[in-house]
Formats: sequence, C-alpha cells, structure tokens
Amino acid sequence: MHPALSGTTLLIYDLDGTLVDSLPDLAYALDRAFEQAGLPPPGETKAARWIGNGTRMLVRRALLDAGLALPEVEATLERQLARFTTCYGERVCVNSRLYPGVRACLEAQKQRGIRQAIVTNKPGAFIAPILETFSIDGFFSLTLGGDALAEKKPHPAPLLHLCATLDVAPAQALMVGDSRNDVEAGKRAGIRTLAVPYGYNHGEPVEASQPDWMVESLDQLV
Ligand SMILES: O=C(O)COP(=O)(O)O
Ligand SMILES: [Mg+2]
Repeated sequence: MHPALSGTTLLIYDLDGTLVDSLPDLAYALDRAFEQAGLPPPGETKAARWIGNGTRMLVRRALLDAGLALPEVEATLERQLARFTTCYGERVCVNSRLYPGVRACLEAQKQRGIRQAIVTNKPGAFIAPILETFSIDGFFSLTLGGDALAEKKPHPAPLLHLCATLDVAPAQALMVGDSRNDVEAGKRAGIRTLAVPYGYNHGEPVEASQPDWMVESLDQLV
C-alpha cells in the first residue's frame, strides 16, 4: 500500500486535472462564449493555464488576455461568465475523459473502507453530470463545489468544512490534487497532500508547491 494511505480514513480529490481531463469541454465552451461576444476564441493551450480557480477566474483571465482594459473586464465579466456558463452547461462532459488509474483507485479505496470525497473549485452544478457520465458518482460520500462556501482553494475552508461534515480529523485525511491550489489548501488545513503531474497547474510543475507525495498516476494508490 502506498505510504500516503497509512492512517488515512478519507481521500479528498480535486476534480479538474486530477480525476477528469475536463480541458476539452471547458475550452470549447470558452471559445464559443468568446465568439458570441465577438472576441477571438482563446483555444485549449491558453485555457489550460487559466483553469484552477473557478469559472469566474477562468473567464476573467481570458478577457484580460484578449487585451481588454481592467475597467472593461470588470464591466463585461458577469455577462461573459453567463455566456460561458450556458455554453458549458450544454456540453459539460462530451470530450472530457477520466485519467488512467482513476477508476481502479476509486475501487481500491472502496474495498479498503477509505471514504472518498471531492472538493473542486468549479461550480457545484457541474459536478454531478460529470460523475454520472463516468458512472463514478457512487464512490463519493460528499462533493463540494467552488461556489458552496465564500472561500475556494487555496483557502483551507472547503477542506476543513468537508472534514467537519464527515467527522474526520484533518490529520486522517489526504488531499489529492493537480495544482498549487490543492497543495496549499491541504497544508493550511493540516491535511497531508499528494499531487499528480498531469493536470493543470498554471503552466508550472506542481512539485514546486512541495506536496508530501507525488505519483505519476492514481494507479499508484491501488
Ligand atoms: O474549475 C476550476 O478552475 C478547477 O477545478 P478543480 O478545483 O477541480 O481543479
Ligand atoms: Mg484541479
């Protein structure tokens, strides 16, 4: 058994970039929303660097990249976010994929009796359609979206809220994520952290955040 699992009674997964490669559908929706606004579609490569702090931040970063001045960004942000939300809602999980090893990892923890949960910065409404598409919704005791609380990762509040709700001490939980937001949130919550290198971390290696462990894929937790 991987050493990160010893003493662990709750695995908290990040969603985008950790369990699911959601970039194709996120980028598609962003491109369509920008076309509707008469702006150039940013494309997948750029979108990959902007994912991680929720959809409002994704759209905000894209508007800034399109060359809009700050007051213009602030003035159009809500309308552009609404366009994006509609486009994404229509096609949440068409070209998204589960990463290799995810299903086996979920099965293995279930067998071990380790509870599993999701804390994502993406809005909660999008979680269920994605989990249902891959038939993995039954593995999780609880899921928490980025709009559930006032604070998002890297703030520790969502992780602490989840632990309190499930009555698990932070020291018995393990945060599994792809980005500095996950590692920082875990550290600030007193939760051990494990990171995967294949997701979206603003174009930087997640090792720089010094997670307690790195694994190439979640197969290593089987
Ligand atoms: O929607 C995002 O920006 C990222 O979501 P995540 O927290 O699941 O990586
Ligand atoms: Mg992520």
